[in-house]
Amino acid sequence: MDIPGPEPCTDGGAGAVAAAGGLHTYQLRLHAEYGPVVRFQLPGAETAVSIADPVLLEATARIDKRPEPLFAFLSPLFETGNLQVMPADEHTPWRRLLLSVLAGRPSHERHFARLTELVTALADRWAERAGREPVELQKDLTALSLRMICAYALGGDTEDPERIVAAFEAVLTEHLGRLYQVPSQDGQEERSRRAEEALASLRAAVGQVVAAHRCGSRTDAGDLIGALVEAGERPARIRDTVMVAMLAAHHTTGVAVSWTLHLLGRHPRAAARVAEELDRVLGDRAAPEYADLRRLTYLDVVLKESMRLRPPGPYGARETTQDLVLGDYEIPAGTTVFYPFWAVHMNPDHWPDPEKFEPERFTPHEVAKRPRLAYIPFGLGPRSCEGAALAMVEAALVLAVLLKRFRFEPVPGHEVTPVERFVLWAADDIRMTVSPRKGSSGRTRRSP
Ligand code: HEM
Repeated sequence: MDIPGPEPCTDGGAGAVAAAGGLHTYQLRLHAEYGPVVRFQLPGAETAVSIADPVLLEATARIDKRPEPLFAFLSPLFETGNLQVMPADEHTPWRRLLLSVLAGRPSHERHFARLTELVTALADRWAERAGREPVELQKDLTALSLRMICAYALGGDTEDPERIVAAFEAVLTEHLGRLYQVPSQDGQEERSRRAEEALASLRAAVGQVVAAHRCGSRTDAGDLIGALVEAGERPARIRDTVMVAMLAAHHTTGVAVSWTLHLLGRHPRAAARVAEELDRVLGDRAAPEYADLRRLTYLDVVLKESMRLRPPGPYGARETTQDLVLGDYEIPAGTTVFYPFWAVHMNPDHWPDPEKFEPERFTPHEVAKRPRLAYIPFGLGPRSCEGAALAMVEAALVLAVLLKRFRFEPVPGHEVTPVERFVLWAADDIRMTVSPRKGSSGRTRRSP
């Protein structure tokens, strides 16, 4: 059977996406009209097949290839080729290595104290503004997650982590600024020059850390760089891996926490329940220990529901390497498969009243009723997010510290509008007022 979809247009599909108000609303519309499998023009990929049904997605879950043209915009950032699209035989061992660090509990536990220091420093800065002026969640929380991934990837005793943070921020401003045509007073040539300089400076800074590991002065395999050095990876590939980890980690985790605080601000009963749980589990401590996170079960379901409604990475893509059967349809090898993660999270067959914020959807009993792939904020299959477990630890830690200490309230009249960029961003940031919670000391009692 032919896969249904709209008639192609001469503009490659860009007009239809713009007219719908973005790719997500376009996907919702397409799937409502044509069903769970839709053929459409995806700007940058000619024709793609979008799948919004979690059961049908299973047929694609072993595909180990991304379509190169869709990820080409990241290529200039890498020295050894774009890691997002590396071939499966190279990708599999690389993924295993990343998972051995990023998904490992011992490694999370080892970095936990440093991550706690970083979020406490942000909370201290916000405390000074409490009740006076709103804070900008997205700006401050993405900056925090960049510092966190730097600490994690490079190790705690990096001489000058701020230099690496600053160099990476410059790379993003210049490269992504050009990509999204963010207005600048400077000409194209000047921007390209600055982008190249920023990239060279970042590579040099990361290169110094790699060199320190290689000459034996630093050998901890619990840090990403340490593990890569120990596995014998070449320096350029290590620099590229740090780059991809920073790219993948920092905006995503920062916006996940921002959207969660935003949604809690609009659901005071859920916010009160989180606060009650934090008081019960932490007592008078201002920050959790690693082992406490498992006991923060309501915070966990709030975070999951927030990432359902506002998935930080709203889409993914694959290229089929063999013919596939998807229910009544067949798709040939070489087809671009589009993953509308966000639309999957809004599929009313599995999420009744999908727009409603309802953390109870994630109790184990409710989860067991749904197909496995109904909830995929970290993607699926062999190219899914290697940082998923770390991201959940970081996000829970940040939320626990901030919500133990502060009450967050929306700023009257400030509109929060999602926009689809590299991640699911809020157009004009998310501004909220913070005020100290009664009885919160604001001081972190450190582990012995
Ligand atoms: C809440 C935070 C995060 C979210 C929602 C998120 C989501 C995603 C998504 C949707 C993908 C694409 C998956 C696919 O195509 O199926 C991805 C890829 C990736 N993420 Fe994350 N991510 C987060 C945090 C992190 C962190 C902390 C790291 C740590 C380094 C990380 C590292 C990666 C890497 C390396 C990839 C590329 C996967 C590959 O090609 O093998 N992410 N992430």
